Amino acid sequence: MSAIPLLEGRVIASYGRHYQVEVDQQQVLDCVTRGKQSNVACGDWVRLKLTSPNQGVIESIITRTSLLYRSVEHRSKLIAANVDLAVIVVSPVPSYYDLLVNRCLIAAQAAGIESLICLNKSDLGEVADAAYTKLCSYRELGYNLIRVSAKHDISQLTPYLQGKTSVLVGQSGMGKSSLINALLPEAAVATRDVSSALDSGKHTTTSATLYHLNANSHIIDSPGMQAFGLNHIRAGELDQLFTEFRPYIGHCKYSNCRHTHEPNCAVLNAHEAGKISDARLSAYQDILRGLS
Ligand SMILES: Nc1nc2c(ncn2[C@@H]2O[C@H](COP(=O)(O)OP(=O)(O)OP(=O)(O)O)[C@@H](O)[C@H]2O)c(=O)[nH]1
Ligand SMILES: [Zn+2]
Repeated sequence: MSAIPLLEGRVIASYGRHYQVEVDQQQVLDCVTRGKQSNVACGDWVRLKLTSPNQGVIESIITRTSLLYRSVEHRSKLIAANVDLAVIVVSPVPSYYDLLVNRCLIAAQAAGIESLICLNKSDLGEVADAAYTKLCSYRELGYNLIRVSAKHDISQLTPYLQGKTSVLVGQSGMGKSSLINALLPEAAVATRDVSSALDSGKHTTTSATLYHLNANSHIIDSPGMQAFGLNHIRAGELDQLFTEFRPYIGHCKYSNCRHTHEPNCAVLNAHEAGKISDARLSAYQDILRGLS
């Protein structure tokens, strides 16, 4: 009996342990993994075996160019694979958490993925202007920053997405699904009104989904998050991921300095001298506290 050849395809949606895999532009298969394996992410290229005309079993994952994920203790939550750009979506209402933005930036940096901070809901007037002014500190650190309105104007976003696989990440309610709808009106992604009075987002997206913008540009919408665990980052490597810390690393009194309280710490001295902001030092120390 001759072996059935494996098909190759890209995971375009992940729901728990169920996946949709596109094997060519016409055909999308419902797939599961073998056993209890759940290490497949949206954006992965996989090899699979057909089990029925529209179903398959994922046999293996083709080597990834990148993987964005979060981790809490020993559990990882995969966000997206083979992505070139993480678009960190923030909004003035509900207001974004600055610490979460830093965590997204650090996770992307650790995964070798470029990031872009995208302020959505720019149409909201003064609150949007104030949020943008605050976010400009990231531009000074070398990060790209844009402002858009999913409801009115996304022209600053589209050029960044060309020729790449991008992933939208951020808290619930920032407008990720609305941005997908603006980019691809035919996608009709479910969005839900969030109460701005409560200033908190509600989960409306439960899985990651990949959409095609054109033949070589793709975008993944990921579930909104309230926390971004970074347990997979080593404590001794975290400082390198804060780009503006780099000139000072290696100049502390102690070679294993963690830059929290140590005497003659070059990073703390740079902070004292105004070269490192309070917000970024706090973000660093906040992430460090969570690492084992
Ligand atoms: N004024 C304004 N409201 C927006 C804009 N974009 C999204 N919204 C509103 O913000 C709310 C949340 O939008 P969603 O697109 O569902 O947010 P999300 O980030 O996908 O949320 P999750 O699915 O929970 O991750 C909805 O009430 C949208 O109508 C915008 O550009 N301007
Ligand atoms: Zn130090």
